[in-house]
Amino acid sequence: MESEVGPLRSVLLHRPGAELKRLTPRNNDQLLFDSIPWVDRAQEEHDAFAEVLRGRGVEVLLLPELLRSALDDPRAHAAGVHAAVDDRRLGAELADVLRSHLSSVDSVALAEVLMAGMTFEELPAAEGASLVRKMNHPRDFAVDPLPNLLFTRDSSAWIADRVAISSLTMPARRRETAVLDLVYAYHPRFRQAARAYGAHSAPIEGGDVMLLAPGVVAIGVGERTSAAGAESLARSVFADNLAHTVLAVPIEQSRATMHLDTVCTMVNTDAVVMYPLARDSLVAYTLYTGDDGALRVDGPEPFLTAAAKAMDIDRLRVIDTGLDPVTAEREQWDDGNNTLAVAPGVVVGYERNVETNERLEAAGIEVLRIAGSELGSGRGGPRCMSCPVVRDSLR
Ligand SMILES: NC(=O)NCCC[C@H](N)C(=O)O
Repeated sequence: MESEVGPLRSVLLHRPGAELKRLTPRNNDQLLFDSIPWVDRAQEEHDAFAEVLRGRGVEVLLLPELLRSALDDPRAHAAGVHAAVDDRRLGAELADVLRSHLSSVDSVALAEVLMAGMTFEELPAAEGASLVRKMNHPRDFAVDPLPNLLFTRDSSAWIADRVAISSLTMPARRRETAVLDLVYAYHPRFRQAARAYGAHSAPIEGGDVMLLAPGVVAIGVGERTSAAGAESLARSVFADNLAHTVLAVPIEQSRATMHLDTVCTMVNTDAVVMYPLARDSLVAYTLYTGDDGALRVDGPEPFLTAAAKAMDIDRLRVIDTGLDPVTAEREQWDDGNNTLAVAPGVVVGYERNVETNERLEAAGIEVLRIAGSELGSGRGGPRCMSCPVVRDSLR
């Protein structure tokens, strides 16, 4: 994987399931959803998204299926049990009860607990009294659900032929790392895959990682990815020869702009669609390795200038959506700038962003529209909901 726009061959998606049914008006903010999705419709929308991709010759890998098969390996099963049980929350006794129960279930049931979590009333019965059971509401979570698995972009990201497993910032998403770790470590398709950035030390989320061109990676730094995360990933990709330049791009720390891909995505080898209000303010620090082998950091300078230089092109074009500020803000919130390229000049976008899509088409970009009324309630668009695994090279 060397770009954002090379013909897409294989992609990891997560068909949402029972974890979305855990969302209530009391927990949706903490679980990072803006409303309560209608789950059946969300699944229909997701199936249609997958079909659009298959229709373009893309192999669609579904995370729940991969997780179930990975857990067939007894070592993965043991690691899955370990990842599900939080001794600090349950206390040693209840943790042991849950551990021995989960050790006895099959990989389908364990995968379900890892994704959809478990409430105290769903815990297996046990001998004797438990203060922890008594003092928690029966519908409190003994194992938290992971509704944001839907956004496979963030939990792992491929750079060249290596996969980086994210270190997610928000408490509601941290356990996703363990799920992806199991899949990449134990699924037969991936267990040989080399890892990029194995440290898990500083926060990195895939929505902030953008492969601008072969050898050039932009990393958003904001609410989710920290400067320390961007620097660690940069050092790691330089050490592994996966890139020659990294651009660290500060983005506003707000929910609307939680990742770089909420304000900007690539729609062609030399073109991006960008939230108009970010266009003039976006800057970048340029990171590279000096002749002495030490890290260098230049800038900041305007993002478009730094990007064109690093990509070795005259200009990185911004598709002029020319939207009035209110429409721009509405469509940015609904992920109008969060497109997934399936080939140079061909992108998937939410149909609701009528004006952004029209302007993209006027600029010669083909837009494959999908419905996202329910999927979008988690605040993520087609790019957020996809983790490209293989793209053809651009050369
Ligand atoms: N790359 C992205 O912008 N992903 C969207 C993530 C949405 C999710 N509800 C979150 O807040 O993390």
